[in-house]
Amino acid sequence: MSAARSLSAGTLAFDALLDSPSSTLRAQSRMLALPLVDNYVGLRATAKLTRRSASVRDGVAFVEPVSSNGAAVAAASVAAPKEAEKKTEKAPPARQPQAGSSPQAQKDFKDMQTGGVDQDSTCSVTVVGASGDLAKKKIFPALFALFYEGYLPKHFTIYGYARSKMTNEQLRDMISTTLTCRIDQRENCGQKQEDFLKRCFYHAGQYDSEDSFKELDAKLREQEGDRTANRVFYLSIPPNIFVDVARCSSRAASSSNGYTRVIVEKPFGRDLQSSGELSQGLAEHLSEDQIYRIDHYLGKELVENLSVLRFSNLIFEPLWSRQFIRNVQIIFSEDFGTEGRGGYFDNYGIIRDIMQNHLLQLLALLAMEPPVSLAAEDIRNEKVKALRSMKPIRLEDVVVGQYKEHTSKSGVSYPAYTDDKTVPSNSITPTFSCIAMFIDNARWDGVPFLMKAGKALNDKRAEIRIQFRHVPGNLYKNSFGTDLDKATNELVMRVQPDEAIYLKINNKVPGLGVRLDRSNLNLQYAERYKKKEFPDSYERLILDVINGDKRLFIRDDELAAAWKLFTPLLKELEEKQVAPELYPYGSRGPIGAHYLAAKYNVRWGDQSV
Ligand SMILES: NC(=O)C1=CN([C@@H]2O[C@H](COP(=O)(O)OP(=O)(O)OC[C@H]3O[C@@H](n4cnc5c(N)ncnc54)[C@H](OP(=O)(O)O)[C@@H]3O)[C@@H](O)[C@H]2O)C=CC1
Ligand SMILES: O=C1O[C@H](COP(=O)(O)O)[C@@H](O)[C@H](O)[C@H]1O
Repeated sequence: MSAARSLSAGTLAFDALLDSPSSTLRAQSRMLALPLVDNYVGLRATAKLTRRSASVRDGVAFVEPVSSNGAAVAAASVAAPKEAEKKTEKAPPARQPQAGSSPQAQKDFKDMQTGGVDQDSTCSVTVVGASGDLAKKKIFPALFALFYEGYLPKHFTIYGYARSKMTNEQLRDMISTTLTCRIDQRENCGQKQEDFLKRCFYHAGQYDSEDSFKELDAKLREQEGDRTANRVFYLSIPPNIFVDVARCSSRAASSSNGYTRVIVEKPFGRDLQSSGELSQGLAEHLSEDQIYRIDHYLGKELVENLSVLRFSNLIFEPLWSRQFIRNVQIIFSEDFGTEGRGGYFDNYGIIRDIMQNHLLQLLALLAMEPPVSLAAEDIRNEKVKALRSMKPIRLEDVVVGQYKEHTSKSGVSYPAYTDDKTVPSNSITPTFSCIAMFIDNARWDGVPFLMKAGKALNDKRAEIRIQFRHVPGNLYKNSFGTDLDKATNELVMRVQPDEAIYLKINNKVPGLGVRLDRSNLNLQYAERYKKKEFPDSYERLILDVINGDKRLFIRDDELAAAWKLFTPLLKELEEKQVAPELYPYGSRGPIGAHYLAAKYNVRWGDQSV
């Protein structure tokens, strides 16, 4: 066999070795391959280039057209080229921080890679569903915080839009009750609030009326004058009216000379089919470029730090594989029930509400291969690959639970989920679930990824735990007693509350003799970054929309991959009417979670602290 033929026949093997998570294997294969290496690298590089310009989604190959600013124009544009051409947004010119903003804000500003809006253009954010809970609780306060920090462009306008009748003044009163100056020592906070509120307006209108949006358009134009007008519409409304609003806003209130971007809140459907229909409905009126599907967990400080930790420290990435990691746990818990949102929740349940989106996004970020760059499409390509490599979820790897009434020792009574008046008394919707998942690729083969999410549990937390394998031939094994599991390293990223990253290690207790102790190498954010306040995830994400940075938003194929993974399980649970295991309000959740973990030789990290 000629060298070229044997090389070509062996390409897969070389690929596997050179891509192997094992540094030893990689090093050995490099030595073996040395004489052939020039030839091989050439072949492999060609293959990579080809892979980069084409992608495979749901088994169909898409060639990614590249937009003028270098970003790939995603699937909707491919699917509907004529519509997409019309609606592909213009890239905004470069943007500066607002005059008078803090030096830190100015510095952070420079650090942002995605320049946005120039000082002569205007930017409006229309909050559709302004009378609702999310708008009051999160969106308006986030916009104020951005204004306070000087991140909003000089000429900006905020519009509230909903059916409720309200005057501008009433909207301002409503908003002002939720604005807070998060740091006591902040200067001019009151003045800043007044300045902010002056820029807030309200328009009452129907969600399916182009005329109402035309009226809004006229009002926006008054504010915009003859400047370049960039417009953001934040759809903070129930999903059944997303498409109506996309249609009316795009036909009657799109910017004629700047960008028009639309933020879409979850839930993006209930399953693969409904999510596909929703995506198709939106794609009739908007290009994929214009759609920002928000998952607020991606805007959390610790989640942003996950990639930094992994890719900018030498010590983690070499360990990031089945060779060293025994299991990964992604845990979400709340110490309150569905209070006030039972009507919504009963139609979705904890798997759709938290796991299919927030927790799966964390998993994808953690498990993805190193992206080619930090560009949005490069990161999202890797996330999609990780999601598409996941094994189907098996019912026997799933536990579901529902909270029941509980009276504490002091006599305080907590309701059952089904006590909520908006929830049917015979509901079997899970308020708790844990799932063992597996990724079928070279890096993660056989490593259990355990997800756990629940409401009305004993504490409120969101964290990622990475438990490492035992130290081979551990010289100190006799110091750990019989339970070697207790001596393994564990890396914990606590997303909330009290953001922290800590690594559990073994060390010697000071003194004579050798006694070992478990302790934490601990990065407590509050301690390390005393003077810093952490922006709410909505601040980061809204700013990204203004700047056109899609890194932290869900792409259409990513959404489809997530639903493809969960839909069969959700169908099976519903068809088989799987009854949830009841757990008392305020407890640690169903005991089944421990059996599931034990099946894979895993001990929940959050239960041992
Ligand atoms: N609240 C939260 O914590 C979170 C919410 N979300 C998502 O954000 C979006 C907004 O949430 P939230 O503010 O809680 O929602 P709301 O139920 O408060 O609805 C927002 C506004 O939409 C209008 N609206 C409500 N129901 C209907 C309806 N059936 N038909 C037409 N209009 C309606 C109402 O305004 P009006 O009557 O004045 O027109 C309401 O003020 C939803 O998609 C939700 O799933 C996501 C994460 C968390
Ligand atoms: O999306 C949702 O998230 C919240 C939890 O968000 P957090 O930022 O407070 O952790 C959850 O309560 C809600 O049910 C869900 O829809």
